Amino acid sequence: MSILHPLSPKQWRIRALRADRVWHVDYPEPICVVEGSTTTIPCSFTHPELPRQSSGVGRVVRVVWCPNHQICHRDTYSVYDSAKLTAGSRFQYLGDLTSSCTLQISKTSSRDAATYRFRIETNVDKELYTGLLGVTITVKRMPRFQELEADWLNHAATPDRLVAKRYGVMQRLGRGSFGCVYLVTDSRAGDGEQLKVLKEIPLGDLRPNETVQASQEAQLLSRLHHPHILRFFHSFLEHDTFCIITEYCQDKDLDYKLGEVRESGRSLSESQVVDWLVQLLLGVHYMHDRRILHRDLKAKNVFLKRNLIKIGDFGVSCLLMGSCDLATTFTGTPYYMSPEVLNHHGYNCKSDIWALGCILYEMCCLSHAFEAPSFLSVVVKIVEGPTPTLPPAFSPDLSSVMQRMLDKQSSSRPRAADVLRSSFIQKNMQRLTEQFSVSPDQSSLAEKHAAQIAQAMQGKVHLRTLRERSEIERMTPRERMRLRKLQTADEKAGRLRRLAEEKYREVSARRRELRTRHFETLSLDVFTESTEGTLQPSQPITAEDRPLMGGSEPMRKQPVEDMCTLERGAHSIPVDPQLAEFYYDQEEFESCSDEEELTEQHPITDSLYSDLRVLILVLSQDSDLEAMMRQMEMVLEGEAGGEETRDLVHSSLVETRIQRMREVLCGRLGEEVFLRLYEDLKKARRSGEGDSRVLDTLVPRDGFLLDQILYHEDQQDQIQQYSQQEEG
Ligand SMILES: Nc1ncnc2c1ncn2[C@@H]1O[C@H](COP(=O)(O)OP(=O)(O)OP(=O)(O)O)[C@@H](O)[C@H]1O
Repeated sequence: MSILHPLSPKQWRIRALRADRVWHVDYPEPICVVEGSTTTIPCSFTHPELPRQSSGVGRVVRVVWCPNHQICHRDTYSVYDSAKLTAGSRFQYLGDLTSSCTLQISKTSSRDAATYRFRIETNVDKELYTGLLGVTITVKRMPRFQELEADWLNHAATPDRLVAKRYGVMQRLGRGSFGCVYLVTDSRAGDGEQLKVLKEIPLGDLRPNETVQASQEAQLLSRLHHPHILRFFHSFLEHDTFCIITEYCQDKDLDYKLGEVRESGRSLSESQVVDWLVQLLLGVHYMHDRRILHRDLKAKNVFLKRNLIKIGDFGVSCLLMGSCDLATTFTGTPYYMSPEVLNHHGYNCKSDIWALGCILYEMCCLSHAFEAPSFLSVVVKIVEGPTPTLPPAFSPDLSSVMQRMLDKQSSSRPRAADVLRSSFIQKNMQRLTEQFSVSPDQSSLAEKHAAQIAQAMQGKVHLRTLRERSEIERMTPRERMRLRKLQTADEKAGRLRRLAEEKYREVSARRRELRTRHFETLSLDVFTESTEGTLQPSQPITAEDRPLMGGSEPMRKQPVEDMCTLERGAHSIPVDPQLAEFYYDQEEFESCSDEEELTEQHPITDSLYSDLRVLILVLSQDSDLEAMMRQMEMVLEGEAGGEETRDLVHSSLVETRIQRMREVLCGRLGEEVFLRLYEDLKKARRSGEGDSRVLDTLVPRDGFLLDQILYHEDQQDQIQQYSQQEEG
């Protein structure tokens, strides 16, 4: 036996005196610990000499871990922090001692299970008691935390690797707790859609049936489409890895973006924060509507794609962790955890809202809503600390939205739909729909703009003709060479013009359709009605209200008058180096020293290019914007949306989940005990007598699972009732 904490002679004496009073509770079932994680082991035991009703103030004298050398290596497990069982910590003894200790599993040996015993010596009302608790720790090699073999990593980093015979690995984007993330090109995707993201998760010891379930859930996730949910294309098994293909967001994640803003010493404007908040709410609302919880919402899981929000990993944590219980327990960061999760009262959709409230605070203040130097002090702040407020630079309306989202009582916290229907958010959604819409004035400007592009191109052709006809004979060889280069550039310009015209036609058609569908028919009454008459039509958007692209301001669809750089004479060199290079091959022109001639070319080519660039950007963003507006309208009009997929996704996902949770609990408690507790809890809830009697008999982790089973079943019943009513 190895004693990690040497005993002082005094403690030995006390222990010797009370050696008869020894608890010896073998922990009933193995504890599943995920490698690389920190986990909390709950313990609850009663001393035979103390009556169950007794109470008193106690103090933990000492905790001694006794690793069993026969089946584990001592150095693989270490107690790094002890939340409540640290020597000296006080506790209230109420009939039995319920406490927990935190254990970090830093790395594991090749063995999966190990038995630990720990002895706890406590002092209750000055009497010293010793408890010996046997805990079997099973280290589950979850994919999320599995160590990557060096050769696997090398293999993964190979630049021209082809995955599933279609995804060419281009570059490694990073590594998260699930596995490595790569930027890939999809050889089977259409133009402009080739870039995707591949997440490779080493399978490790994932059981075959878990793999099948993960694939089934992945299939369901791939059927979900929302402009603010990162597209989940598909998943597959390749060798020993589970691969997920998702949409690529070139502008990185919100955490990164906020870091940039922080470093630059700036802050985000309220309109930017609200724009992003609305998008986050729309995405969360869509998923909650389909009974899918995120469970790990954080700034790092929110991506930006041309300033549009895309929430990543929705539903993925459950998919990868194999159990929602684990998914919630092992989220790496406590900053976004809600009080109910920390109190083991179960995770629900309101817990996602809490996380969203934390993200809202972070967007405004560029720091965590609950920040403290240690894990435990963050937890205490979340559970007991005051609700934060926003600085005066932000409106009281926004601060109040955030405070409601950070209500410690999950039942009082609004749902995403409630926040979206609040007058403040509705006003802002209305502002957004107006900003993203194309007014007839803008449309005619765009037409004018196209005419200008065509005119400019004609000018170029005319110039070339002149050169060919009258000047060419008089040219020196050097000038002729320059002309040849200009002609090459003209040919490129011709190709670009055709592309521009084509894109412009598409954009115009889309815009016309969009306008007809959404704005000509959409009267302001829609907004007024849906907000119970509280909302007045907002003021028209002025030029100052439209921030320009980039920076920390929201990127909106570029107003068409801004595109018309020809009209304004703003002939700057294209900002995008690739585009600039494509049209205007610098090297070719280096030999041309004639400054005048170059400047003569720039006004046409550069403005054409920047216009084209804007057109292409606008085009590719249109579908997302349209979809976003449709979502906003659906919310404003009070439509739940997605009925046809909702039931399908819900029933399959939830059934799988319930089944899995039942299996886990039956495994831990035995079927008979499980069924008894399940029925008891159900009865207790129906009769309104509260659930603490049943849940208290379980360790928090199991109570948490049971709670989730009932929650999901309840939700399913409600849906069934609802569809029966509909049919009726
Ligand atoms: N769809 C995506 N588009 C662009 N970058 C991405 C995408 N998905 C992930 N990344 C980047 O890849 C890196 C790893 O991402 P991943 O989501 O696996 O881990 P994480 O968010 O850092 O941590 P965790 O796994 O704990 O959530 C991050 O830098 C992230 O910004």
